[in-house]
Parts: sequence; C-alpha cells; structure tokens
Amino acid sequence: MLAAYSGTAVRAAEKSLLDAGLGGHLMALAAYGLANAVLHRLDQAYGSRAVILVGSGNNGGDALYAGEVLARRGVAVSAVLMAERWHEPGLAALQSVGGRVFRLVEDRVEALAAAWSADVVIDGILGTGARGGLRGLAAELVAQLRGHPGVVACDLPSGLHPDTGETDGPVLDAVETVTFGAIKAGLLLPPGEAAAGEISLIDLDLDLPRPDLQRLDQLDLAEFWPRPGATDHKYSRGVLGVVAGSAQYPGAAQLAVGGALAAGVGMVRYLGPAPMPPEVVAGASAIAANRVQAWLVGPGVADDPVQEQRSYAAITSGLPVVVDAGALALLPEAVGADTVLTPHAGELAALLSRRGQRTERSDVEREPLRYTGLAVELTGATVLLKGATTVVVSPSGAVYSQAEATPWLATAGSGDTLAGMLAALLASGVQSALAAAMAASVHGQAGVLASGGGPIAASDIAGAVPRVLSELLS
Ligand SMILES: NC(=O)C1=CN([C@@H]2O[C@H](COP(=O)(O)OP(=O)(O)OC[C@H]3O[C@@H](n4cnc5c(N)ncnc54)[C@H](OP(=O)(O)O)[C@@H]3O)[C@@H](O)[C@H]2O)[C@@H](O)CC1
Ligand SMILES: Nc1ncnc2c1ncn2[C@@H]1O[C@H](COP(=O)(O)OP(=O)(O)O)[C@@H](O)[C@H]1O
Ligand SMILES: [K+]
Repeated sequence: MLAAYSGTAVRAAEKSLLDAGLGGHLMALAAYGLANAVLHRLDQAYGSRAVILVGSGNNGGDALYAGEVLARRGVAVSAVLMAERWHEPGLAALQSVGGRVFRLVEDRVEALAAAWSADVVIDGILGTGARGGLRGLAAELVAQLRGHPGVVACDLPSGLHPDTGETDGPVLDAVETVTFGAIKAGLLLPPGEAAAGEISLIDLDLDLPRPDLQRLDQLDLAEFWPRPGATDHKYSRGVLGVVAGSAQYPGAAQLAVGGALAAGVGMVRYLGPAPMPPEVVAGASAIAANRVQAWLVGPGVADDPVQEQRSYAAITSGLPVVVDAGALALLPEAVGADTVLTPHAGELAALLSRRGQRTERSDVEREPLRYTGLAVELTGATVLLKGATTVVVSPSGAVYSQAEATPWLATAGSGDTLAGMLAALLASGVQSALAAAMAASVHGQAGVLASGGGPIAASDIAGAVPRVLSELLS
C-alpha cells in the first residue's frame, strides 16, 4: 500500500526534528537522495550537464545542495536563480565546487539554452511551502521548457498542489520526482499526478499520522480480495441483486452482470428485461430484501419507470448498494457510507448541481478531490469518481486513488463492468471504500491485459478479470 500525506502533515511531522536543530541534517539527507537519483539517470557523471531551477525557499536549498554533490562527482552544474531570494548557504556550497549561476531576470536566454542542452533539469522552484502556482518569469521559463526529457522534480513538481494534485499555471513534466519524508498526496491525485513521473521516496524517519490518501498495490488486493473457503456455498459467498438495463438499453445490464460474475460472487439475482446468461437467476418482478446481500442499480435504467422504481427500492433497502449511471438521479436526500456512487466527472457535476451546487464537468476535472469530497458531504455516500486515475472518498475521511487503467478503457460500457465488479465485492462483505478501490484497480488491470496496447470492447474487460485475479490470488 502506498501511503501519502498532505504537505501540512509532512511539515507538522518535520517540526519536532526542526525544533531539535536537525533541519540541516534533513536537508542533507534530501539533497543526497536527490543527487543519487539524478546520478542513476546519467550514463556517467563526468561530462554530463545538470541545470537546477532554484526557488526562494528550502526546496531550492535542497536542489542546490544536490547540485553540490553532483558537481563533486564531475557533473557540470548550473543554477538558475528564479526569484529575488535564494538559499544562501546552498548557493555558496554549489559555487565552492565550481557551479555556474544564472539569474533569471538578467540571463533568461542563456538560462533557457543551458537548460535545453542539459541532460538533467532539477526542478527546485517550489515545494510544500508554495502558495499557488508559478507566476511571471518563472512560469514563462517553465512553459518554454515543456517537453524537456530529463526533468527531475525536487520533492514535487513546482506548481503542483501537494495536498490535492491541482495545478494553477504551468507545471514541468518530470520523469521522476524525488520526494522527501513521505509521498505527498498531490503526487497521486488528478489532474496533476501525471507530471510527477516515477516517484522515489527518501526516508527521513518522520513520525507520521494516519495517511491522508492510500493506493492499493498487488499485495493488498491479494490480501483483501474475497476467496471462497472449503465450507463456503453460493449463499455464503454473497448474493448480488442487480437492477439494470431496459428494453432500450439491455447491453448495460449484461455488461454489469458480466463484471459481477467475473469478480466472483455466489449468485446474481436480476430484475429487468435484458436477456441474461444461464448462471443468473432472473424473471422475478421483485426480490425480497433478505435474498441478497447487496444491490447494484443504475446501468441502462434511465427513462424506464419500472426499473427506476426498483432502483429506488434497492437504494432505500438499507443494504450496501452501488448506485451508477441513471440511478444517480434517484438518490434520496441522505444515504450511508455503504451506498457507493460511481459517477464520471460529468455525472458528478450533474449530481452536485441537483444538490444546489452549480458545477460544470470542467470544475470537477480541475479539482476532482474537492468535488468528490463535496458529494460525500452532501449525500453521506462513499463516492468513486471515474477517470484515468480513479479517486474514492468515504465519509470516514479515507481517500484512495488508483491509476492502473489504460485510456483504452474509455469505451462505452466500461463503467458498467466496473460497477458490477464493485457490487460483487460489496455482496461478499468487503467494506465499501476498500471495495471501490479494489474494483477500480482490478478493472484497470483487466483493461490493460485485455487491450495489450490496442482497442478493446467493454465485454473484453470482464473476460480478462479472472486472469488478473488468478495471477493475484495464486
Ligand atoms: N522543513 C524541512 O525540514 C525540510 C524541508 N524540505 C524541503 O523544503 C521544502 C519546503 O520549503 P519552504 O517551506 O521553504 O517552501 P518552498 O516550497 O521552498 O517555497 C516557498 C518559497 O517560495 C515562495 N513562494 C511561495 N509561493 C510562491 C509562488 N506561487 N511563486 C513564487 N514563489 C512562491 C515563498 O516566498 P515568499 O513569497 O513567501 O517570500 C517561499 O520563500 C520542501 O518542499 C522540501 O523540498 C526538505 O529539505 C526536508 C526538510
Ligand atoms: N483516459 C482514461 N484512462 C484510463 N481509464 C479511463 C479513461 N477514461 C475512462 N476510463 C475508465 O473507463 C471507465 C469509463 O466509465 P464510464 O464513463 O462510466 O463509461 P460507461 O458509462 O460507458 O460505462 C471508468 O472505469 C474510467 O475510470
Ligand atoms: K519542486
């Protein structure tokens, strides 16, 4: 499990060490970690060139001391002072080993040329002390360096909000971010997380609280994915009730049920008009509440009053329920954490607008964590926001982000499959936010496996799920 923290939490954890006079020691550890990561990227240190973009705070200080280490190893190092102030001892250390210095206000052209001809550009402009994004000349230089293949970010890409992943102004895409003390949550959150590249953590032995964000890995999935025991039978594994599809949209129901069966559930009971595979119990007009452990409602139900009525009954049944697609519009005033909403950005904007918070899709795309949290606050539900990186927020404050997916998953019906997989986990008794993160991860991995780098149809995703799971669980 990757654990990530807000910038504030990391700074608070550092405080006792700083109070004990260990600030210089921490900076030295950070600088060595950063320099080592850069050295790993260079074929050989001697004869390579590095340019350091230096902001006014300690982030610039870390980068300058890393520059000193690199220069001692034979790298030709130049620093570009981006602001009117800089970390004086750090600059003196770099100059003492022959580092060159440019000042952005005076030497823009030379600084830009040096950066473009450098093997590595270290982005040390802003770290956890930033307020807002890059402005003025710094923003211009960074925009002119867009596409540089050798950017290594110091602690985080400058201009990326450490807590939220939001960006305000240009951000330089890094191949690697060397982050200090703890992974910052913003490095794992859309829309800015892609700028971080590969993430390396330099341990500073901080005493950290509960993480602000978690990302599940393969070991977590293997631990938490339900597997039947020798004494299990179909009812003990969990029975899922599904209200999906309509005469107009039968396919959504088939994909959702396909997702649930692939994820592994004891039985699916289906309400609706879509043709179902033989393993599904279908045909009843209602299902007594005690005959299922969880519900999935919504895919393909819009504009079918009977399906909408059934969806509403399931949502208000008190059982765990996944509310997807058309059923999002049927949500009562308040629900509980066992209700999991699965909107994409457009559906989340519509949901918030119905609750009196006028929101556009572009707002959600700019600040996904904030608007997902707002939906949790306004509904009481656990919310999974779909996208290239999927974000899950629960009323308990737990936040997950999963980024296994491929853009080939952006195909009609892909979300129906995800909803089915998630609902299967709820029926098996997995706690809702964890189930949401697990479903997003395995859905993403199944998409990657099914795609193999080329296009997929939604039904291919469910087809690949058992292979992903058998690899995980064996
Ligand atoms: N604490 C520790 O022990 C350790 C900390 N470590 C390192 O310290 C980093 C945090 O350092 P930090 O607190 O000095 O802040 P930092 O991110 O360098 O930038 C703030 C400076 O930039 C300025 N500024 C702000 N916003 C701006 C904007 N939008 N555009 C332009 N300028 C802006 C602001 O100046 P002001 O405007 O306030 O005059 C201020 O001077 C952290 O990320 C990690 O790398 C590690 O060494 C481990 C030990
Ligand atoms: N660019 C992307 N990269 C990776 N995954 C994506 C991307 N766009 C969408 N997805 C994933 O594909 C699925 C699309 O769901 P959704 O929009 O609900 O489709 P539908 O409603 O047609 O089923 C989600 O799981 C989402 O996370
Ligand atoms: K930085």
